[in-house]
Amino acid sequence: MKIYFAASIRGGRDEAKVYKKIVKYLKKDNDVLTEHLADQNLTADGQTELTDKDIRDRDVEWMSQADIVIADTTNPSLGVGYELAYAERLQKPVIILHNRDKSKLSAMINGTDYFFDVNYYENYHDAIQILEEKLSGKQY
Ligand SMILES: O=c1[nH]c(=O)n([C@H]2C[C@H](O)[C@@H](COP(=O)(O)O)O2)cc1CO
Repeated sequence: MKIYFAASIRGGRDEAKVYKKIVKYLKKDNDVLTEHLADQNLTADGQTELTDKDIRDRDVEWMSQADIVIADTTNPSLGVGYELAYAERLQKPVIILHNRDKSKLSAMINGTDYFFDVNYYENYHDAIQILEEKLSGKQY
């Protein structure tokens, strides 16, 4: 299936290694549209080869194609917040992953009924195990 993975870029790249592990796992059986999030050379400047309008328009188009949105919300990010609201607007299934040792999830996400599938993890192994359980055998 097509997965839209959302995670911080300009919000900060501290969790980039975790994003890499998650994307590597998801790519085994799926098409990850936002693979660039796993790129360890991508800095908080973002994709400077593109205009911001191109990034936004491409990403909402990718989201419209996606079967599911998986977001790592550990590192707060305006873009991820926007994408989650956009996913709700498009009624896409959403799985949220969050490392609660590192930050507290925004009330605007945690307090939205649509985002019922919030999963807390402690390290990337847990995050992948959560995804394994969620994605195996379930049709999105
Ligand atoms: O260069 C980019 N490329 C890109 O695809 N995005 C999208 C995908 C990410 O899930 C999200 C990150 O938002 P932010 O940069 O505000 O942390 O926005 C965001 C940027 C930079 O804002």
